[in-house]
Order: sequence, then structure tokens, then C-alpha cells
Amino acid sequence: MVQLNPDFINSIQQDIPAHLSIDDFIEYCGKPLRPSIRVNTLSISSADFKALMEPRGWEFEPIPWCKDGFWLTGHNPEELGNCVEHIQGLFYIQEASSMLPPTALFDTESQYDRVLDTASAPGSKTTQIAALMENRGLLVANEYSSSRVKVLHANIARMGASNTAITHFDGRVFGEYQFETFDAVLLDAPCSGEGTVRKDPDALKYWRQEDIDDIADTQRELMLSAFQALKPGGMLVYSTCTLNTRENQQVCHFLKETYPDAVEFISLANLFADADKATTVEGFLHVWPQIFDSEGFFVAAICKTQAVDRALPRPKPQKNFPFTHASRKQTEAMKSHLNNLGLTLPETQSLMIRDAEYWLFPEGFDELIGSMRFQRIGLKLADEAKHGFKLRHEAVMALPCQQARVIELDEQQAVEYLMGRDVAFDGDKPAKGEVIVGRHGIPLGLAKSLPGKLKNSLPRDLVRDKVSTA
Ligand SMILES: C[S@@+](CC[C@H](N)C(=O)[O-])C[C@H]1O[C@@H](n2cnc3c(N)ncnc32)[C@H](O)[C@@H]1O
Repeated sequence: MVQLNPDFINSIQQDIPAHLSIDDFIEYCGKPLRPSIRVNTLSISSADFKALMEPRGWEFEPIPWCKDGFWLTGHNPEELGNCVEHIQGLFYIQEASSMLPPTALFDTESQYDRVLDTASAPGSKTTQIAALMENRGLLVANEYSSSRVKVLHANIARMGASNTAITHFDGRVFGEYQFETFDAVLLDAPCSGEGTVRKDPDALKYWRQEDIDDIADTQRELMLSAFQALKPGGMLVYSTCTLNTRENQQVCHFLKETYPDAVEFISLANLFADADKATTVEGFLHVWPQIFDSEGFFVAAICKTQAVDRALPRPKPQKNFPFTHASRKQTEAMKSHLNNLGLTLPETQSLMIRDAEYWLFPEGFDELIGSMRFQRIGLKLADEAKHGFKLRHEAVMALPCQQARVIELDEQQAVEYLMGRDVAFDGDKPAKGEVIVGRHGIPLGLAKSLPGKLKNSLPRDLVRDKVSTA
């Protein structure tokens, strides 16, 4: 049963637009959310995913503001996260309104070379952005909380996003360390979460005005920093999953008051059919739960029309970067190892080496070397081994792979594999040694081909206790 704090109701009544009713708002706060997913187009097209799942009873209703987002009916939502296709990275369980900010950021003709996601864990929007960038360019994904950085990395790896570099900072440092560096910035800000009550009935139980004021102070500082990190001409999207105007409209107006000549609000009224139902006078989207039967959300798109002054001096460059570019010989050896398994090394990304580790860096990362400390750059492909390389699971999940080279497991074998067990295999005899196993022609991971079985090589931390068949 939803717990709506009376102070919250009194306060939000001041903010709800005249054409919406507070009674409808309260009613929708108590309704369960429709489950929704986003298909991961880095792994599979939406058409192919639907063709796989519809015969199994999945019913897809398109989400109007995300071409690869769908509300689902006709299956058990509890099981979604444990199903083979989810673990395999074919889709992300993401609330429909949370798909809005990346759509708003990419609602432009321009291709972005460098994007910053300032507050990114658990990574629903980071992985959506990586898919929109088709793994090209550089996407810096920052997260302040250490425990959430781990989840962020796990989701990036599961979804095969190879163009990301993870940082672990308070987002307020970017204006200083990456001044006017990014073509596009998403600030999906920490907030009071008033829009999330349909998912978490206790979200508003302890609501207090003082907390809203504190968090709005942080949001204004994050906003300034994000805007300073944006190149002139670049696009900033500010979003929250809360509803009060103090954390939303007022933060945007604060930015415009600070930089009146450099801030232009871009109207989102035409972002999708019916967007105007949620559009404010400034052109922001203020999504109340009853408008699209979703979580509450706020999205503002802001163009930086001209350069601004640096607020703080340029920091000293970081020294001792531990990676070096692979030589041509090392690159050829890696390419040939990958090709033997049916994998391709993307031409646009750089192969880098640290000690005996081989890494694939995002396109254009070189220009940021020394600018700040990165927690994890791109993806670790392999370690050097006695006779060649020991390939990493995340390389198999992210690199382009020839479907014909994937050893197809049936559903039960896929479940066994994901639970860390060896798989009895008497199909067409695969090549001896390391092989890629998969489902629907898409990789699940590595195995060692032995007579009569495939020996499991799934990393221990990815072994599941429970796997379901959707
Ligand atoms: C709304 S959540 C982000 C959700 C994420 N963008 C997604 O779509 O999966 C806000 C995130 O900001 C992080 N955070 C809190 N304070 C921060 C700060 N000062 N700088 C950067 N991130 C911060 C929180 O730990 C949280 O993970």
C-alpha cells in the first residue's frame, strides 16, 4: 500500500499544473507500473528480438518516445531479470519514462564524438546512450557511489558497451577537470525520487521539505559543473525522477540566470506524439504519472549557445598513465586470435597494453589522457598467456561476432551454462580448445571444447543461482 506523506501532498499541490488533478495523481501513485524493457540494439534488432519472443507469448506495446522500448504483457515480470536473454544482454529492464532523457539528448541531427553521463549508475541511460552511439566515439560514465560503480560496470559489460570510460568522482569536478570537453552531457541528477512511488511504495514515507532544499543545492552545483564541461554549441539534458519544481524547473532557471547569454532552453514539445501533454511553458517535459501511465519524470534540454569563462584554473595534468599503444605485431597477433574465434577487433578503437593485459579503448580517448583519473577505460580483452592469449568474457560479449561461429546451445543447455555447469554436447563436433557458446546465434560466453562436453569458462562472479526460461 502506497504511503503518501501529508506534507508531500500539501507541497506537491502547489506544483501540479492546473489541467491535472491531484486526485488522479494520488490514484496513479497507488497503481502498479507496467513492466517495460529496452531492447539492446548493440546485440540484436528490436524486430529480431520480437520475432524470438512473440512465439513464447511475449506481447510488446511500443513506448512512443523510445524506438526500442516496449511495455510488456503476457508473462511473469518477476522472472524477467533471471531469463537467459536478459543475462545475455539482449534487453535492459528500464522504466518507460527513464528512456526519455537519452531520447531528448539524441533528438538532433548531429553525431556526438564525446558524451558525459554525470550520474550514471546503475547504467540504464548509459547503456541506452552507448546503443544510440552504436559503440562509436567516447562515453564517459561517472558515478559517485563506490558500490554503485560495480553495478554500473556489470551492466555495461552485460550490454556489450565498449565505448565507455568509467570515472568515480563527485560530478561537481567535471567543470574544472573537463572544461568545455563534451559535445553532449546528461545530468540525470540524484533527487528526492517523488516520481518513483509506483515502484517503491515507501519512497515518500519520510518526505521532508528540508531534504528537498539540500538536494536542490547539490543539483544546482552539479548543473553548473555539467554546463561548464559542455562544449559551446553542445547539448545538455537535465533530468530527475522527481516532481517538485524546486529540483526541476528552478534548477534550470538558476543555470539561465547564471549564464543568461549562453543558455537556450530547447522545447521538447515535439519529441514524440503527445509530448505536448507533458510540456511546460519553457519546453521542459514534466511527466506526471497519470499522463502516460508511467513513473513521474522531468526532462529539460539545454543548448550552450556560446563559450563561458573557466570558473577554476586548469588542473595540473595527471602523470604516469600506465597504458601504451600496442605495436603493429601485437595488434596482428590479437586480431588473429580473435578471428580464430569468429570475433573482430573494431578498426576505430585502439588496442592498448598495460603489463600483460590487452585493452580496447574507446575512439578518441587519447585526447583525454592525463586530464583526470579513470577507473576503467573501455574493455579488457585478454591477458597474455604462455601460448597466445587468455580471452576475457567481456570481450566476447562486446566484440562483433560471426553468428556461424557461435556454438548454439538449446534453452536447457544455456541455463546449465549460466549456472556454471559443464554442458554435455554431442552436436556437430566443434573445433578443439576455446570456443564461443551462445543462444539465438548471440554469445553467452566462452567454453572449452572437450570430447562429449563443453567445459564451462564463465567467470565465477557471473555464475547464477537461478536462471529461468522466459
Ligand atoms: C538518478 S540516479 C542515476 C540513474 C542512472 N542515470 C540510470 O539511468 O541508471 C543518480 C545517481 O547519482 C549518484 N550521485 C549522487 N551524488 C552524486 C554526485 N555528487 N556526483 C555524481 N553522482 C552522484 C547516485 O549514487 C545515483 O547513482
